[in-house]
Amino acid sequence: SGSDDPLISKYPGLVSWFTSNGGKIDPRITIGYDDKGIRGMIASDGIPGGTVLIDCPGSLVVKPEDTGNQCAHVENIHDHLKAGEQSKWHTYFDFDDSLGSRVPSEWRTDRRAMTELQGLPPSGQTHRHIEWFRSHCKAGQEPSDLEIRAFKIFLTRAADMGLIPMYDLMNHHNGKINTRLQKSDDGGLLVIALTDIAPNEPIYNTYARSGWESSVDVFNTYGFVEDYPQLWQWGDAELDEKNENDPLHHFFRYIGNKLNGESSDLMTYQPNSPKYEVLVLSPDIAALFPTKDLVSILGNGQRSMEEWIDLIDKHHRVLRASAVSAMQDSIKNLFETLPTTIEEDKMILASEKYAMEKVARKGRNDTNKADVVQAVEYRLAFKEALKLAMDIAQKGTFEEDSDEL
Ligand SMILES: C[S@@+](CC[C@H](N)C(=O)[O-])C[C@H]1O[C@@H](n2cnc3c(N)ncnc32)[C@H](O)[C@@H]1O
Repeated sequence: SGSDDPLISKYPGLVSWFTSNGGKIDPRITIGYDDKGIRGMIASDGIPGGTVLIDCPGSLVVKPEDTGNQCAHVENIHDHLKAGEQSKWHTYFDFDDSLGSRVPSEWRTDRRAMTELQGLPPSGQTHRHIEWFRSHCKAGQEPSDLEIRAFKIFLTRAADMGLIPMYDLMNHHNGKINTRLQKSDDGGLLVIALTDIAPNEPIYNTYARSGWESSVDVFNTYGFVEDYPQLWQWGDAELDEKNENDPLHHFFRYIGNKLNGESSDLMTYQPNSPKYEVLVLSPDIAALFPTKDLVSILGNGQRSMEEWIDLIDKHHRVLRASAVSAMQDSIKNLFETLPTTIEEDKMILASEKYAMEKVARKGRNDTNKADVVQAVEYRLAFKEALKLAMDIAQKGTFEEDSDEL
């Protein structure tokens, strides 16, 4: 940081632009780096819960005429980038730092990062977003560098409504989420403090609400491994087959769910997804096969560890032992396919980081090296979640049942 860092020092100019165009932002908000070196919004002073932090009018939202067309959003961003100082949003785009981070869509397909996922999800899906852009928006044509930049801004910063200045300076944290959103009548957005915010506390948004997106999705779209709570999902051929044979198969992981004749009235417990799934709260607390109900708080509020432990105990009491053992088998098989262990990954990660930093000290940013570090960091977090799920499956007591699932 420091006054010569344009990623920080240009913030007051952005505030002037925003407020002179009808926006409002609380003066106790500033921009800084967190303990991982990620730029984002921080409270410079205490802010009481309920405070309107940001009021972005509809007239400042960057959006095309046809707001339902995602390609039109990217094209519109591209037009503004191209217009440079002629664009009303020039000051806003000038503060953008999306080129400073990497997402899997940017990985070179002939380089190591691809194989460093070791087949774990999102393997095979890493370039899904850029492929969508190329095939859907560009009719298969190679996009220009400026179009790729517009696409990346859209991918990593846009809300449903479009790009919302100031709002998109908030980082993601589902454990420490301290804001909520409210659409305003003029097509704009209000960001409101959900809790009291302490001085120097980051101001967080969510990119993965109510369990709709997993930590796999967050990584594939934004390129980072989210902090706890994490939601990990995976599948295998056996699960695919079960789901194919019976689309309601995953509902019967829970005791108490019964089909009532033709209807499914007695489906008390709704699985968050048909996949194998683990919700990780800490290095030793996790819920196997969470329900929609259990994950509904993600991105919408905070829950203490005591409350989580209590809810997870109750949750595991309605899980069938046969579902848990199916997950155990899947993890065991998965670990057998993985070429490196957790311990090895920790050492590989340290040496890859060292190699990357050595090059960086010479003033060169090697993106391929950075992508490898990103991939190894991610697979390590995934394996730790799988190992924890295995431990919980072995130690916990679940509802014994006679029916095989
Ligand atoms: C909407 S922007 C958030 C603000 C951005 N950091 C900035 O300074 O302009 C989204 C990007 O911020 C970064 N980011 C957000 N939350 C993060 C987190 N919890 N950990 C690491 N990077 C994060 C990622 O690069 C992501 O693509």
